[in-house]
This record gives sequence, structure tokens and C-alpha cells, in this order.
Amino acid sequence: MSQKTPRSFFKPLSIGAPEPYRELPVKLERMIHFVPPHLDKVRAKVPDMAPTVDVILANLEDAIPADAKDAARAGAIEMANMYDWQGKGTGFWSRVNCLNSPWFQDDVSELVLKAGHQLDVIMLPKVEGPWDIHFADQYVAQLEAKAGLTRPILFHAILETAEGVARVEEIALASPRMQGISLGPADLAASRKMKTTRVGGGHPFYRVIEDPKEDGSARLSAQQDPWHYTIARLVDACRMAGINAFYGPFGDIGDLEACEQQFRNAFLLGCAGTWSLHPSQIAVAKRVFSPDPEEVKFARKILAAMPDGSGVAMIDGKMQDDATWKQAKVISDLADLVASKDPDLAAAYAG
Ligand SMILES: CC(C)(COP(=O)(O)OP(=O)(O)OC[C@H]1O[C@@H](n2cnc3c(N)ncnc32)[C@H](O)[C@@H]1OP(=O)(O)O)[C@@H](O)C(=O)NCCC(=O)NCCSC(=O)C[C@](C)(O)C(=O)O
Ligand SMILES: [Mg+2]
Repeated sequence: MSQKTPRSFFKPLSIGAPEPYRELPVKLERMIHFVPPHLDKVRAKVPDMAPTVDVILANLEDAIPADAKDAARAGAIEMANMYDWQGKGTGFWSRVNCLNSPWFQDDVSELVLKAGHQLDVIMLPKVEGPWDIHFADQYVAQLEAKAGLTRPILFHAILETAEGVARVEEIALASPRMQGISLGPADLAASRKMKTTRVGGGHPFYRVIEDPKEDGSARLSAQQDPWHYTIARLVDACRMAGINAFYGPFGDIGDLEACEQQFRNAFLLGCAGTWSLHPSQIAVAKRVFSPDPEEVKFARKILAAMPDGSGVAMIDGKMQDDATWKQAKVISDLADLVASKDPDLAAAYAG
């Protein structure tokens, strides 16, 4: 596979386009809250919602009816100007329609030309390989130059095709614009021909069962996680590329307990955040993707016991070394970010 040279990898893809980032900006992205921009009533809530979430995403793709695509795009551009996103620190993203759709070109060109000064991330659906990223990369660079933008707009891909999973490492490495990748369980299930209509979470048919018993009594079985492999593969690809992995949607809006369990599985496996589709899921995402205060205190004990991050120490009977120091650093740095946005958690971490 032909690769760009290290130096040309970071070259702007259009004369006049902003320099690509060599290091991604450090942002709190515990939840990416989806908003249907064509619904006036929901769009009107954005200025009040923005301070309460880490990211607001104007969705133009699935869940937006075909006859509302123009209204959604106009609504997204209106959202860009409803709040001081760059000044107040809440991320402003938009999910555009897929690259082969009749709407992609207008979505991207209008967003960059009319809202690019406020837009942080363009979310690209149904990505199948690095070629999708390369195409969008140069197209956005041309538009950034035309709009006179001074800050590059980043990309976030959705992992929701079997081909995308087979190439997830190449997608993660395809451009300096890559900020992260989310799992898209609905389209991915369809693409893989999985036999489920659920959007994330477990399935009662996906289990393991113990051996038959001599007395013929009932055999214990346990439900397994059908997304374990994909999330772990996604995390490895993203962390290799220095970007973040995210869990995507949890569709059973009424079941917050199962939503929390799915978010928790993703958090523990290394995901940095999740999507929230409904206001009720925001608090769940915040609870799960903010490090637990006890974990933070223990992590800071490790950092204090090994100031230069090397050697070995015993803390509460557990061996700590260079590796656990790095794990503690991840948790402590995340806690600092959360504390800067959440005063109540700041107090809990300092307690
Ligand atoms: C599920 C729906 C229809 C239930 O909407 P509802 O109005 O029926 O819900 P509700 O409980 O009655 O709403 C209560 C209040 O919350 C408001 N509200 C409701 N939703 C939101 C929201 N998101 N943001 C802000 N406010 C919201 C709603 O307007 C109402 O306000 P009110 O009390 O003043 O009347 C609604 O929540 C919604 O449209 N959510 C977004 C769904 C979406 O974006 N789906 C696409 C992402 S998932 C996907 O694409 C898959 C993937 C990755 O591609 C792949 O796996 O393949
Ligand atoms: Mg999808």
C-alpha cells in the first residue's frame, strides 16, 4: 500500500488551507449529543443545552427524512451561529450524509463555507476505507482555503460497514484530520448480516452455556457482549493512530440501565466517550465517562509514589510499576479535564 512520506503527510492539501494539526487539541468528549437540526423546537434548545454537554452534533444523515435534508442543513448552519462554540468550549460537530449520497457535496460545502469558523468536526458515515478519508480531506481543504479558515476542521469516522472494520487501521491513519472513530452498531449489524434489529447492547440469544450435568438439571448460561471484538479492534486502531475511539448510539431510549451497561463496557475497553441520542442519556454518559472519584484518588497515589514514573511501589497491597503509572496518568489527566467543566466532580476528585 503506497504511503505518503512523513513530511508530505502534514502538508495542507490546498494552497491557502490551514496547516494540519501535528498534535490533536485536547478536548473533553464524554458525550456527543445528537440534535435533529430541522426540528425548530429541538434546535431552539441548543443554547441552553450547549453548556451542559461536551459536544453538540447537528445530524444531517440517518434519522433525517429525505425531504428534510435541506432544512436540516440550514438548521445546522443556524446552530453554528446560535452559540459561541469556540469561545465557550463546547464542541460543535455535524454528521454529513454519506459520500455517495446526493447531499454530501452541499452538506460539506455549505457547512465549511457558512459555518466553518465554528465547526470543529465533520462526522463521516459509512466509511469503507482510507480512500473515503482522502477524498473528503482534499475537498475540505479546498473549501477551507476558499472560506479563509485558519484552523483545520477535523474528521470523525463511523465504523459501520464490514469493509470498514476490515480496514479500520488504515482509516485511523488516513489523514492528520482524523480525530476519532465511533462504532455504528445498526448499519454494521446490517452489513455483517447479524440477526438483530437492536442498536447496541446485548442480545438474549448471544450466550455461552456450561456442560451437561449428570443429573440432567438445568445448565447455567451467561449472556455475552456481541460488540466486544469490534470495540476492542476499534480501540487498538485508534490508539495506534493517536486518536480516540467512541461508542456510538444506544437505541433503546427507555432502558437507561442497559444503556449504562453498554457505555460502561465501552469505557472500560478504552473508549473516550459515547453518543447521546436523547437528553436522558446525557447524565448516563457523564457518569460513565468521567473517571470514578475513588479511581482518581488511587491513581494520584500511584503518581505521588513514583514521581518520575519509573520503578516499583506497593499501594494498598497492589504492585505498581512504570505501566500502572501510565494507566494512572490517563485517569488523572482525564479527571483534570472533567474538573475544568464539572465543579461537582472537581470537588469529588479533590476530596
Ligand atoms: C429518539 C427521539 C426521536 C425521541 O424524541 P421524542 O421527542 O419522542 O422524545 P421525548 O422523550 O418525548 O422528548 C422529551 C423532550 O426532549 C426533547 N428531545 C428529544 N430528543 C432530543 C435531543 N436529541 N436533543 C434535545 N432535545 C431532545 C423533546 O423535544 C422533548 O422536549 P419537550 O419536553 O420540550 O417537549 C429523539 O430523541 C431523537 O430524534 N434523537 C436523535 C436520534 C438520532 O439522531 N438518531 C441517529 C443517530 S443513531 C444512528 O444513526 C445509527 C448509526 C450510528 O448510524 C448506526 O449504528 O448505523
Ligand atoms: Mg448508520
